[in-house]
Amino acid sequence: MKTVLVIEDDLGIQKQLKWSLSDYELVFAGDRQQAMTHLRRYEPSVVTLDLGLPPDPTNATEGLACLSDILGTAPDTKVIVLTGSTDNSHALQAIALGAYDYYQKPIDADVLNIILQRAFKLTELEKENKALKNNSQQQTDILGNSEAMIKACRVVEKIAPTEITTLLLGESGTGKEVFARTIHKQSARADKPFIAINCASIPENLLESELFGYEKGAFTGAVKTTLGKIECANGGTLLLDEIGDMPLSLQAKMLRFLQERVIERVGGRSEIEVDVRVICATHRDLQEMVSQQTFREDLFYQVSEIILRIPPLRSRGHDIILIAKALLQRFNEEYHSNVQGFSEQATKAMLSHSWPGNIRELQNKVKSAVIMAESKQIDAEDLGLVAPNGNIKMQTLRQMREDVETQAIRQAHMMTEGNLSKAADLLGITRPTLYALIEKYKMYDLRSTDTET
Ligand SMILES: Nc1ncnc2c1ncn2[C@@H]1O[C@H](COP(=O)(O)OP(=O)(O)OP(=O)(O)O)[C@@H](O)[C@H]1O
Repeated sequence: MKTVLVIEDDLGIQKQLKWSLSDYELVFAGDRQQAMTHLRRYEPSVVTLDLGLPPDPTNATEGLACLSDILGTAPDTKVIVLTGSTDNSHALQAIALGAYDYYQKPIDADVLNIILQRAFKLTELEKENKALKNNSQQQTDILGNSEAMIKACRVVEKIAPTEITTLLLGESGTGKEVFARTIHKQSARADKPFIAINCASIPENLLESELFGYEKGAFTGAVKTTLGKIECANGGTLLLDEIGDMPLSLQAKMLRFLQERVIERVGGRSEIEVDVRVICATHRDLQEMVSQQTFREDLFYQVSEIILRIPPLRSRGHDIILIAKALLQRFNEEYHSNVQGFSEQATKAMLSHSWPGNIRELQNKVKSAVIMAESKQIDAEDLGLVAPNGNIKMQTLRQMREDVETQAIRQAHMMTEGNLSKAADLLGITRPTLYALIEKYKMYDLRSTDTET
């Protein structure tokens, strides 16, 4: 049985929770000190925390301090904050400090159980992720669970095992190289080289020899035969980054390589066969370049057997915060600092910023904030951002919960071939609760296809 630490001083609510969360082993703590003792002893992955703790249960100070202590000791713990109906600002403060979610009393057993299940599921996924990360030398993780990213990752899963030439389109800093590495890692070529070359950063007159290699004596300074990037990638994957910046003069030679998978080194006379999977990336509008005749049309079709559009960071919703937290952890380790989270203002500011430099910009901002931070929390100012007015975060959280619930219901409905009793079982809720959720989210199509009725 999974253990949940319940930090709650009200005996009545303790009892109610015991009854509602009967699938879990509950360990109760009535104050901060006891909570920390139990945290160390039971190491629970999930904790519920009432913010109004003694000595002053009418105030959230002790609850928030308890939250900071928990996350300082065991940062991966999923803390679900239980709040009264009037203290939303405290709930938001708790989320900004690193709480996983919040739940407004009065207690509805089914809803609370779903939140707990999701928290445990996330812990499992994080553990798996950590194990995978430890096994791989390169950081190829694509962080994010927004709809846009889930869609993009599904495409990656489908194309990775094939040999199809893929064109990755996306603004600068969106993670095109990360996606290319992931495609390589998920392919049969994973244990062969992954070679990336940035066509924009190499002077035009050197790009040909960089790509195709050269024979000894091919030009002044060519003192020995040297392999190009294409040959170095033999057996593996080649990323032609910024393909839109490839000079027209080289595009014909590139087309021949892509069509026939043979190359000729500069100054060489023989054809060399190469077995390379090619991925291209660019932030440019290649179709527009084709119409302006700065990019060959035949090359465009050759490199774009499949086009994967990588969404800009601003359209990834809460992924911004997820990635920011992962970066914070990374920079904390790198700079031996102990910054614990982002303030509510910082979170709001990040969610409303347009991120023209995408993840690279986020990386730079979090890095400098970690280095410069004077308190345990990063504020909007530390990030060089301005916090907007209004309550963007609240709305988005609610929207997130709605999205997750509707997705889970649809998935269960599909897996049980429309049998709502079985779907309810799968979701760990009762059939009436499932009906109520279907009603709430107006998913009437599911009700009409119930195979039991
Ligand atoms: N989903 C993600 N989660 C975490 N980090 C990411 C993610 N995507 C990208 N990054 C990080 O963001 C930085 C920029 O990514 P990358 O170089 O792949 O972008 P790019 O689109 O190829 O940029 P450019 O067009 O400027 O070459 C890298 O340090 C990368 O590790």
